[in-house]
Amino acid sequence: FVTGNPRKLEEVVAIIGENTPWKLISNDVDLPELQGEPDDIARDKCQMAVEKIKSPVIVEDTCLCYNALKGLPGPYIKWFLQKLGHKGLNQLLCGYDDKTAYALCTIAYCEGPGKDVKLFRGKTDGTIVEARGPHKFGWDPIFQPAGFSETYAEMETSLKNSISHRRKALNGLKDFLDTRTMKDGENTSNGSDGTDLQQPEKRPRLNE
Ligand SMILES: O=P(O)(O)OP(=O)(O)OP(=O)(O)OC[C@H]1O[C@@H](n2cnc3c(O)ncnc32)[C@H](O)[C@@H]1O
Ligand SMILES: [Mg+2]
Repeated sequence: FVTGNPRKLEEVVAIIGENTPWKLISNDVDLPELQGEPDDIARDKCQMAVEKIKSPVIVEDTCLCYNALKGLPGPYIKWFLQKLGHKGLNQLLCGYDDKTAYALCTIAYCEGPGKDVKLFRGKTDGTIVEARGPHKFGWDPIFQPAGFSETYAEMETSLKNSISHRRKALNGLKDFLDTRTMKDGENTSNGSDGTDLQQPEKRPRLNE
């Protein structure tokens, strides 16, 4: 799993848990990030990582998308957060009644150089609120998932990890890897663009 973000790694390890035949090795390779759409960013990041480390790679890219701003800041949330902070991220919505947003996790997986990149997406809807809860991970204090009265930051880690964008994307990856295991390494590529759009609600949860 190639990421420079220790919190992402913590969550992925917590979600995947012990009961998996897959051994996750973290690797903090410094990768430039493409500008553009989330799928392209994740795919490009994965291809670069595979070329560098020449082994199976998982990367992920996380977006925070405001509906009133047609999906922005989206993949640029890291820089918006860094420059504007939680307060500024709230103020961006001052002129809009619609405070809804969604967190989007795009996981890209590739088995090695020259192989297809598979994409798995997870989306959690919510609302942008004034910061509440510990400032431990990125924009968690200002994102309140739909159907909950707590922000991601106020939730127990286990609750966030059971409903998060990251969990839903990992469910898709896990199903894919499990199928591969069952087929004993056979190539399961469906011949499409290498994209699996998962349907989070219909999938069983990991570790349950
Ligand atoms: O090395 P990579 O994996 O790219 O790590 P990164 O920190 O650069 O991560 P992204 O490019 O995906 O940028 C996403 C931004 O959103 C933050 N973030 C990611 N997942 C989050 C989550 O579940 N809750 C809150 N903030 C999150 C993260 O700290 C970044 O500021
Ligand atoms: Mg990044």
